[in-house]
Amino acid sequence: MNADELQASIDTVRTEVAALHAELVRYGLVVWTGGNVSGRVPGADLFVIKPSGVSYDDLEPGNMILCDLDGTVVPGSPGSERAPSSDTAAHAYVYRHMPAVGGVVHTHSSYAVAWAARGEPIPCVITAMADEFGGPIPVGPFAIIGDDSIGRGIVETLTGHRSRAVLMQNHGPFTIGVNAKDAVKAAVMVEDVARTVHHARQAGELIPIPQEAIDRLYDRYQQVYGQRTDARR
Ligand SMILES: O=C(CO)[C@@H](O)[C@@H](O)COP(=O)(O)O
Repeated sequence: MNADELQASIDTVRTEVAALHAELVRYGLVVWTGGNVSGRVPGADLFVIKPSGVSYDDLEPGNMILCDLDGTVVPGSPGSERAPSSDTAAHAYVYRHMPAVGGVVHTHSSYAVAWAARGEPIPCVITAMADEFGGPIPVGPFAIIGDDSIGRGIVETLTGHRSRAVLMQNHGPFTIGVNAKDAVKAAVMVEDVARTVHHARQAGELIPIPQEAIDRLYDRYQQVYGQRTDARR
């Protein structure tokens, strides 16, 4: 990739990541400046993430932060005068250790955080979970922001796991995807199923879905649902 192609790729990811932050607001997954979205720059050891503590109303491609895979802001890049998201180290750790991941999202969506506060995995009792997550949504370890511990917890929990979402204990959901949009979808869907299963359990006993059925539902959804051009195909 030459310099012009790299710049075009960076600009495309900046535009996508900036626009995807609006989806977190649209689906009610964040309040104030909580949460964040990042996207890997294809073909480069770079990713784009939101600036820390900046209102969602003010996010735009030009103030997204371009970082290397160590989480270091690329000097002189547009937006580099601002501090990157406080979760940049976690996102960077995921990109370094999960090469197939193209996007990472974190939210504080209420129902998912409530399951995280109990340190309780969300059981796979609805077909929407089997479709999207291929089974239960796991819990990751309690980890305090500030070093690689959150990223390490995400990677250790999701590596080899079908789920694209992990509930970091006492904190909230982190999701991954083949690209940033795929990770945002997982963030939307984890809150949706967290809410549904919460209400179902309040009303009575949950009925587990047999593993064979979960496998069939997951395979169908991943291979058949949607269009052949979908990013996860
Ligand atoms: O959960 C946390 C901090 O613990 C952050 O994800 C959230 O508050 C958003 O922070 P940023 O604005 O991305 O720095």
